[in-house]
Amino acid sequence: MTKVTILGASGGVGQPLSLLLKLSPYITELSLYDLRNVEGVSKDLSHINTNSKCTGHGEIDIEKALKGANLVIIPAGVPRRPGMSRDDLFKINAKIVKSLVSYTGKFAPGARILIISNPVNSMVPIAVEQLKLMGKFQPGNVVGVTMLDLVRAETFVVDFLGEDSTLDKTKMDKDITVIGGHSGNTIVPVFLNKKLGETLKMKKCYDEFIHRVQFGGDEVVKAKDGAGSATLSMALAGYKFAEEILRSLHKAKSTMTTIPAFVYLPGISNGKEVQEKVGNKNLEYIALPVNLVYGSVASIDTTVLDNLTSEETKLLNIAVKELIGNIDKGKKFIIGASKL
Ligand SMILES: NC(=O)c1ccc[n+]([C@@H]2O[C@H](COP(=O)([O-])OP(=O)(O)OC[C@H]3O[C@@H](n4cnc5c(N)ncnc54)[C@H](O)[C@@H]3O)[C@@H](O)[C@H]2O)c1
Ligand SMILES: O=C(O)C[C@H](O)C(=O)O
Repeated sequence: MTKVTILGASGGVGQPLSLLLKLSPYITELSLYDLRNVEGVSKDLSHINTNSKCTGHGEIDIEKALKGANLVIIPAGVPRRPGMSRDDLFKINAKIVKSLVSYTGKFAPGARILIISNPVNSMVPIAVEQLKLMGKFQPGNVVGVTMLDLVRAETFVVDFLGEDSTLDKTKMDKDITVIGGHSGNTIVPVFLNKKLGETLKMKKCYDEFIHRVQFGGDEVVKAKDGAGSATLSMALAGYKFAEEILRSLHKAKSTMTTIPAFVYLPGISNGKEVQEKVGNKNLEYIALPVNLVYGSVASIDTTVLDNLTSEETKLLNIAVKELIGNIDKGKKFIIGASKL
């Protein structure tokens, strides 16, 4: 029996993500929670004849939504409008994430928790500190979803290199990964296949490629013109990541070469090694390829940090500086400036 709960299931991300998860063979109960329209969404999905039953839960029903959940995914919160940064969402989304993570700690303390709500760089520290305060924090169980950055990087590299390239478009995660965080300069694409990076440089489009990956979210916000941010591509990315967690829970083989996630380093076996390799012992969170065991992050694949080019190192150093501020902001929201 595997129960997956989506908190914020009626939203732009929540609905298509729920649809994709309804197709997962690993889920027996898909539990949807939202403050609005959840009865309609869950009834609609419940007519799909797949493995899982789909249940819907409104505001007063959060205990039922969460009880027994193995995996909790949180896309609840407001999205950006043109002219806004992800950090502009902090005030509203921090309260939402804090409250939903508290309920998760209370009613589903063993669940793996995936944070989609923005700004991810600050929302994950909020989730971790809140669970620590409650005495419910389990290292490796709380991660921020940065998979959309990898999905974009895989897509854009093919866009830049053209149709006649010999690339396998469906398996690009062996060639590229994305590390750092999830906002602008904190997003750092890294080539595992160095030849591809070199080719982009030769074609004089490396910088443009990096910019597109770092600011791909803005492209969508601009195109949607006030109607929100990425929802469909995010649903696909969230589904891909959730499926990897579910495969790991079910001891099935991963389909990916690298699985990036934004993680809390002190909670991970080789977290210290990462801090040393990044050159900052105070860095508590970063997105890197992770190794999963039973759906939890057991360790980090640090090989990516051993083979950075000078450009990638420069980008990572810029990212780390910005990340530290984002992380502190999230921590302070829970534990207060005086205790830091
Ligand atoms: N990590 C990423 O790569 C990524 C990508 C896309 C979007 N996002 C973020 O995901 C979030 C959601 O985006 P969206 O487009 O789905 O927004 P949306 O407004 O369409 O949906 C958000 C949903 O959350 C619900 N909600 C709000 N407060 C809630 C609460 N306390 N409990 C339960 N549900 C609650 C709303 O009712 C709504 O249905 C945003 O913060 C956005 O920035 C992150
Ligand atoms: O850009 C946003 O605000 C949403 C999301 O983080 C994205 O990268 O598309």
